[in-house]
Amino acid sequence: MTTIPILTIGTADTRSPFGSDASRHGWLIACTGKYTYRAIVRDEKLYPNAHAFVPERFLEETDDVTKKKMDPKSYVFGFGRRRCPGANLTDSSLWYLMVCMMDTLDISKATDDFGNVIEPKVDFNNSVFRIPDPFQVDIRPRSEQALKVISH
Ligand code: HEM
Repeated sequence: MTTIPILTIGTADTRSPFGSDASRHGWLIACTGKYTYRAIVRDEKLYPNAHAFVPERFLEETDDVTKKKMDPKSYVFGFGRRRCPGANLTDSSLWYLMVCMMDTLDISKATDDFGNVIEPKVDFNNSVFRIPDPFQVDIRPRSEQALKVISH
């Protein structure tokens, strides 16, 4: 029987249609991603309190080996010959998008009609992609110049 490894990186929860190995027309479809990737990104030894959003953890001084292990780019794009060929494109595109947003936009929590800050309720219910449910946020151009730049 031929085996096809299926990486369900975006569907790392129990609702994945590839939640377990399956057999179709003599092919074994092995579900490997769900467990391996989830285990790596939530490794409490590398990332204490792994479920919490603590980006500062990546700024802490540590030895080179641990630093490399902690770097998501060491594993989120796969390994070896089948490593994602879009890794550099993704990396550059995300960097470009983030610096452009930081340069031109003021992003803060939304306020209600009385000026009270609305604490965002951030839930993740999309079973395919790790994107939050819609929530209110205040996004404004940083300046007149920034407005001109983003309007074109
Ligand atoms: C956040 C963005 C991305 C992530 C996390 C990601 C992740 C991955 C992973 C985990 C694999 C499987 C590697 C393996 O089998 O070991 C893969 C394969 C692949 N990715 Fe991506 N990828 C991303 C973006 C892209 C982009 C932008 C492109 C194209 C422009 C792309 C094209 C491919 C292709 C063609 C393969 C198959 C490579 C092969 O089987 O030889 N990916 N990607």
